[in-house]
Amino acid sequence: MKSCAKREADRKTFLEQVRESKENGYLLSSRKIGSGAFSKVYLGYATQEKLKQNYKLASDLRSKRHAMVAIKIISTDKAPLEYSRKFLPREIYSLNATYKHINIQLYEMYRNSRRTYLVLELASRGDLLEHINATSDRRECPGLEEEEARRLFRQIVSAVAHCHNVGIVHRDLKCENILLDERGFIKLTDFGFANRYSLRNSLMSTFCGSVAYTAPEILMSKKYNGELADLWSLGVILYAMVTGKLPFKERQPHKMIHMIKQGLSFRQPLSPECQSLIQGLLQLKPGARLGLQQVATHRWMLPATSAIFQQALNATGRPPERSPALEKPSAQGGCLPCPRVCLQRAAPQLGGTGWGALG
Ligand SMILES: Nc1ncnc2c1ncn2[C@@H]1O[C@H](COP(=O)(O)OP(=O)(O)OP(=O)(O)O)[C@@H](O)[C@H]1O
Repeated sequence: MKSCAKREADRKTFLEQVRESKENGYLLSSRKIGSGAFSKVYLGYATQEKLKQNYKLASDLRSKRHAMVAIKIISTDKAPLEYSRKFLPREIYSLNATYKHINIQLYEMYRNSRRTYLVLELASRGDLLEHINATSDRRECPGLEEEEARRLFRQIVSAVAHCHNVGIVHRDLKCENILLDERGFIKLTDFGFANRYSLRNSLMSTFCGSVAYTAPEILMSKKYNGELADLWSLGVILYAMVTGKLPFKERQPHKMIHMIKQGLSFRQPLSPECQSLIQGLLQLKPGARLGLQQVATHRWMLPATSAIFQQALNATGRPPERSPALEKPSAQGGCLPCPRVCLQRAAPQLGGTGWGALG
């Protein structure tokens, strides 16, 4: 239970944030939509005056037909200096450098000595983790149907490929950092650990990310290639999407490595293609992982219907007749009755926050 004094201090802080946002043209609502290690994310609204001044914001919100934004408030006075000096600028750089259709847009930023405010595009359908858990509950079966997972995973792969193409490795890919917009399209966010690299094969040494999604070479404190580490995280995300669980779940890195070495197991029916793609990504040796190009053209990534459709079209010159199998192409061989265990938010970074790591 929060003490009275703490509640009062929180209320005062919030009122300050409301005032500071208003001065900058935004109405901050009390609806908290997320929080991170040093940040809180609130629903906000752009004022009419702001819309008149900021063309980028106005044109984007006009196309969305609303005035809502996500305001991420980072308490820079409470965060370690390294966070404000290194990770926050990286996040801002990466948000600006990546393409708006696949990543969350940064509309504007304002700050003072205590706080930095990032005005972000609102992903109104929450994050992938919430989506997986809500869908699992609705289906009474953990995970998404493979067809839906494929649709989302294709977008995730294309967003990561875009980042890699512009020389940015994300390094903290996890279900919580994949948001869904109002049309159900994915948007990558949380580029706090993202890094620029100029040499494609150069190695990094910073520990980044959340243990459950972190590549084994990073857990083993080896120098690593950021692109190959992102591929591992993609394997974990795909596993989480189709099974509703994490493939390896331990808080301690050394225990995680032990589990990883024991090998992956699938505890529910999945198509062989899906298993093969996950196995191809979750390879202990970084160089043995499928590359993004191979992932994008992997047979699981091809929609079952269009592949069959195309085959039939090639053979007969006319489309195939519709069959129940084509109507519902999920390769997931039905659901077993299962306990309702939710996928949980990833364990915190190594050493509490991970900020103290190397360059
Ligand atoms: N643009 C947005 N639209 C909707 N929700 C958002 C948005 N940005 C962040 N969130 C929500 O807020 C949560 C925390 O945001 P974010 O991951 O950016 O914070 P963080 O401080 O970098 O987190 P962490 O400490 O996990 O690295 C997200 O998991 C998401 O649920």
